[in-house]
Amino acid sequence: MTVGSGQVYVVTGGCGFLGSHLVRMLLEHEKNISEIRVFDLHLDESLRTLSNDRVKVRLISGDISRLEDVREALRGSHLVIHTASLVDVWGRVPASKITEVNVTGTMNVLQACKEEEVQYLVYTSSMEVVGPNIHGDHFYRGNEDTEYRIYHKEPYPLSKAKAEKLVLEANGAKIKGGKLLYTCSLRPTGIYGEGHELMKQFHRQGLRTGRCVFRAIPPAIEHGRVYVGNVAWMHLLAARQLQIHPSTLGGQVYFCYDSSPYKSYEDFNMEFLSACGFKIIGSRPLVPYFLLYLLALLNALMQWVLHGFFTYAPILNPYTLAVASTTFTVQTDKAEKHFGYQPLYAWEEAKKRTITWVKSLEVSRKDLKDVGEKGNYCCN
Ligand SMILES: NC(=O)C1=CN([C@@H]2O[C@H](COP(=O)(O)OP(=O)(O)OC[C@H]3O[C@@H](n4cnc5c(N)ncnc54)[C@H](O)[C@@H]3O)[C@@H](O)[C@H]2O)C=CC1
Ligand SMILES: C[C@@H](CO)CCC[C@@H](C)[C@H]1CC[C@H]2[C@@H]3[C@H](O)CC4=CC(=O)CC[C@]4(C)[C@H]3CC[C@]12C
Repeated sequence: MTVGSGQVYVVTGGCGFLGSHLVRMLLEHEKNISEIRVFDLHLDESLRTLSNDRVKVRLISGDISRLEDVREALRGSHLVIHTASLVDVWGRVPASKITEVNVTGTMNVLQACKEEEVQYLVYTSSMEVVGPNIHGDHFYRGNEDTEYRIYHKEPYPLSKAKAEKLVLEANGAKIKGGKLLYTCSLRPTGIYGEGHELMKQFHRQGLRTGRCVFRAIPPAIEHGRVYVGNVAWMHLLAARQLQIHPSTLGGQVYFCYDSSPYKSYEDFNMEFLSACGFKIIGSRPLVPYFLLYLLALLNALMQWVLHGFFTYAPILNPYTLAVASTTFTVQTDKAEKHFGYQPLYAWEEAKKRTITWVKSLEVSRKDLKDVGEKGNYCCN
């Protein structure tokens, strides 16, 4: 549907880390829209102020796992970018809840597209639908066609894989009014940038250890990372081109990455944390892998024991350790060939923006005094 001269886009999960960047990206770079419907369970009222005389930003509070909420949000819209998801590999929420949101929620979006005559759906999938698996099989500079031993046991990757399969299978389905539904799926690697909750955790954790990061992962283990602004940009381009060349993009998956350097997860984070005086201790892991694994197991045991009394969900568990300890990097030009994707932000710009944001955490931290900071550096 077009409102006035423009189209109506729906962004599910539009108040999230990626979603909020996507809303801003659409406002700045997509001239064919007149309304962005931001559908989310937890609304960020600040997004409402982004409306301008050309594009209205409409916040819609709703639950993706309730079909009626989704149908109402999609009614009269032209295209959906579906980013809403429970992103949890730490056991913060029950597996059933992850399935309900990530799988049933996606089924609801597909159903609502069919019933509300929405022809275009871009799904935010994840590298996790491929790997890394917990067997330590490295995925080195892989692409969308690379053979890999996919093995999912954890609720999150399992749910993303199931949801992506549903999205791709729905491509070409007849929708109300006799039209066809066109879908595609984008698979970002580890997203970083302004607003990344996990980076806030690493920053807080580092403050508690005197701005020291104790190396746990071998530097040679490379993890693909992608700047949030480039992920948003790729979604905008895919949404635009899916409408123009549905037979090219329809039913396709695309890894989403940029020129961010291939580094270990810890070394990559230090690109930003070192600008705040953080230092990584050790040129190789300070403790042997088996001790790390024992610690991860202990965390999992503690989570099980405390279950029902307290949600104990530390960063390190057997799954996150396995993922962090297995190389997963992508190298592909499929998105460039199919819809002209080139990163909008070069690495230096992405780094600069992220550092500026991480530094803002220093300024805004009200509890800086609680961690006895005041220049107390372990490694002066
Ligand atoms: N963070 C990362 O490194 C990566 C994320 N992704 C995918 O990107 C997408 C966005 O992820 P992030 O921005 O990191 O997560 P996020 O947690 O910041 O955003 C997810 C949004 O979905 C909303 N949501 C959750 N349950 C909902 C429900 N029942 N109904 C409506 N809205 C609901 C949340 O309120 C939140 O605003 C997800 O689909 C995730 O799987 C993919 C690859 C990497
Ligand atoms: C062992 C620790 C010592 O510092 C480091 C632990 C790092 C882990 C918490 C992260 C390593 C790899 C991350 C995942 C990866 O980027 C792929 C992902 C894709 C998504 O769709 C969601 C997030 C994540 C699972 C991401 C989560 C954090 C890590 C496991």
